[in-house]
Amino acid sequence: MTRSAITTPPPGATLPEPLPGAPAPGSPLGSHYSRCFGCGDRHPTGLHLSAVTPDGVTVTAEFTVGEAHQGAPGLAHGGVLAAAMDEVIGMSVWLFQRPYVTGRLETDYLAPVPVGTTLHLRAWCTGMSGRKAYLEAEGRAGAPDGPVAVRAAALFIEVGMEHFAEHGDAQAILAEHHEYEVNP
Ligand SMILES: CCCCCCCCCCCCCCCC(=O)SCCNC(=O)CCNC(=O)[C@H](O)C(C)(C)COP(=O)(O)OP(=O)(O)OC[C@H]1O[C@@H](n2cnc3c(N)ncnc32)[C@H](O)[C@@H]1OP(=O)(O)O
Repeated sequence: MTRSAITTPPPGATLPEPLPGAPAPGSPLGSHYSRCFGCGDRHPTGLHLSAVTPDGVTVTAEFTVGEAHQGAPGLAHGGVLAAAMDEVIGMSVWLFQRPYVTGRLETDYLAPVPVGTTLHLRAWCTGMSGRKAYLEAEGRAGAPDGPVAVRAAALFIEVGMEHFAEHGDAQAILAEHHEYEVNP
């Protein structure tokens, strides 16, 4: 991955450990919002990612490129692939049980991805420092050990739940996240 200095952990960054209450290995993580383009099951043309964690700190998911995801005829749109990277990284940082948002996302496209291809996605954290989490992801075509078609590196920034309440739809959060106090 040709990541920049911005997405490279600084000296002293720490690696996350599985938190108490982390999902059991192999259990589905679920969607954070039913209408999310990345993981929502109520999104008509979304990516419908369903993720699992093998170890409490990394995440794997599958995404099958559909008709709605084309850029060139028959090929996945690069922005859609970037969205898949963003989502799987977002799912992995969700394991830390604090809300984060994408600050920066860098993507390398290594091979075209035809419609009908299943991308096997994996995301992992390379370091944490204060409010910043440094993460990477890859998408392999056809199988978990298939050729890497897309790679990403990202900087995610921790925010409070009020971030979503102030800038987004607080009622929608309350409807799906009874565990959160959105206006603490
Ligand atoms: C029902 C719903 C429930 C919701 C439950 C939770 C949902 C869980 C999500 C799951 C997965 C979602 C899907 C994937 C995740 C998205 O796609 S999130 C959507 C896309 N991202 C956004 O909308 C973020 C927009 N940006 C912002 O809101 C603000 O810029 C930020 C990122 C919160 C930072 O603002 P801030 O809090 O005022 O902090 P600020 O002091 O500016 O920055 C903090 C530090 O980060 C650095 N930084 C910030 N941005 C950058 C950048 N772009 N480049 C480099 N450095 C940066 C700053 O330089 C600063 O560094 P230090 O000075 O501390 O060294």
